[in-house]
Amino acid sequence: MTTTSPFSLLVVDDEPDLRTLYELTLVREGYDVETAGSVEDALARLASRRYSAVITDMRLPDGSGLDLLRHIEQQGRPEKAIVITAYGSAENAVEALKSGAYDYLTKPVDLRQFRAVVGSALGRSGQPLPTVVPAQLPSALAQGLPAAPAAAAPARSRSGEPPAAAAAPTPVAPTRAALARLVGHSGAMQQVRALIEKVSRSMAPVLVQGESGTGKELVASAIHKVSSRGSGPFIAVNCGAIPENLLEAEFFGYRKGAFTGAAEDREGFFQAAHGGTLFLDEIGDLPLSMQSKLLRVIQERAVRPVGAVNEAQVNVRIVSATHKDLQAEVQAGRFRQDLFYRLNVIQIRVPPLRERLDDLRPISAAVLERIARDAGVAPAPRLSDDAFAHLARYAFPGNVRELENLLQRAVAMSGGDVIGRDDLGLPDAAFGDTQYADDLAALPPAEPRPAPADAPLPTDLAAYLDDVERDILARALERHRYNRTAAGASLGLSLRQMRYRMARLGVHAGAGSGEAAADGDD
Ligand SMILES: Nc1ncnc2c1ncn2[C@@H]1O[C@H](COP(=O)(O)OP(=O)(O)OP(=O)(O)O)[C@@H](O)[C@H]1O
Repeated sequence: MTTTSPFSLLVVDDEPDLRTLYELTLVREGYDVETAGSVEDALARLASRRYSAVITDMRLPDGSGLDLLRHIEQQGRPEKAIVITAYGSAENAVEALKSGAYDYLTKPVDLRQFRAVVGSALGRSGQPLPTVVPAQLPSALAQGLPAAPAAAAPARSRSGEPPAAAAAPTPVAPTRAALARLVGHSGAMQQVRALIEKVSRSMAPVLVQGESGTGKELVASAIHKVSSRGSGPFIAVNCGAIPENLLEAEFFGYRKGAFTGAAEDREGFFQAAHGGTLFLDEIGDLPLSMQSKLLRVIQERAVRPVGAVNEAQVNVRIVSATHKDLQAEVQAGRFRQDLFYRLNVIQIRVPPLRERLDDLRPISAAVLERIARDAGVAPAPRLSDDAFAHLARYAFPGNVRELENLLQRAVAMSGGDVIGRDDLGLPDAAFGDTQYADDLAALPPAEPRPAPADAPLPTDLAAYLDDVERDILARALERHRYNRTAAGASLGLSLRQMRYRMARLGVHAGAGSGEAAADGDD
């Protein structure tokens, strides 16, 4: 056997013909290959040297491929393991992934897939797909539908991530940094981080469960960054936000002329995520018709764009997330059992913030640091003891996202270095078991507003009020020639408060206003 390849593989199968087929296929790819016909034989070879990867049949005469997997795991060996299972035995595949396999293949083995999976395990993504930047679907344009998620998906990341572009993979981010973004040292968060590190070594699908705003997307993005595909694309898709009639074209792409308005070939989410990770958020919202198509792609690892004749192989790791109880959805007949089984190989539960109050202080501190940094202010404000105690009593139905919004507003209200209890703006009605509605009714009436009684009510009050505030700040700035100190003073705000509010609402000090000079008291 030559030793010119940087990759050495051990193939374990008791059928001599198959062994030879795998060996020849891999040698042709330029790998060094050794073979074994039994568990005992394989263990003897493993005892004498290291390999880049082990490819093993599940059923062996003196045991199972799982025995080899467990050996590799227990000894902390570096080999990636790929398991070949009988067709249709999803249980075996799931078992293999849970035992630490990098990936699995089903018999009869498709050799293209075989080469792709081995290449992926070794960090070589195989044949690159032709890269076409996802764009808005013509049908969506024609119907005046919201921007197609293919374009919106990477940009929708709310975790402060730079948008993941399919055409320009992001550089490898340090593993520690990805995990450190998940602030918190509660037992639950430590467990989440440990699980992320563990699952990042395999291709196993992960289902992230948790209430809205708990950090599921942050977890998915950390899984991606920590894994060997971290330098590939991370494509986040909100399954609930895509109109049903566009799902197939969005997920799998389409060919020119496939439907009215399809003026050119477009790739879908799967092609865009090739070599990286596809994050399927709100997977529980996917209609049943699309669930079966998704299952097929996951099993076949190939997609056929709408209007195309041939399928294209894709190498994509799936991480999905839901705030729903998917098991209950399965029981109610709204979610396919087989898809659930495929997606739920490894589950990571992100608990609600109220169940890990130990994390409240460090997350608040991290959020305040970020707010101050964005506003160009130092030092970052901190919570008074009283304010923190008040916050700790709150239930945070919107979890970390709500905490972020609350602190943004509190900083803008306080304007000083210390955020007091009143700056939090949490009405007493928001606490305890009291009937929220009754308590609100008991509050003194708000000051009359000059809005006409028949004016339509806003559907998003927070966004509406932000718009009002943005408009007032912009007008005050204009009136005071973009001097923030003067504009702020005219509204009863300190310069610091003004800066926070402007940063939060994205209001700029005006082109060429020479803002630093204008606010000499900064
Ligand atoms: N542990 C944490 N440390 C720091 N920031 C966090 C943490 N968890 C969540 N966040 C922040 O909270 C916000 C919401 O997180 P994320 O979008 O990941 O939640 P989600 O569970 O995916 O929400 P949804 O269910 O609504 O999609 C983001 O800005 C994220 O950066």
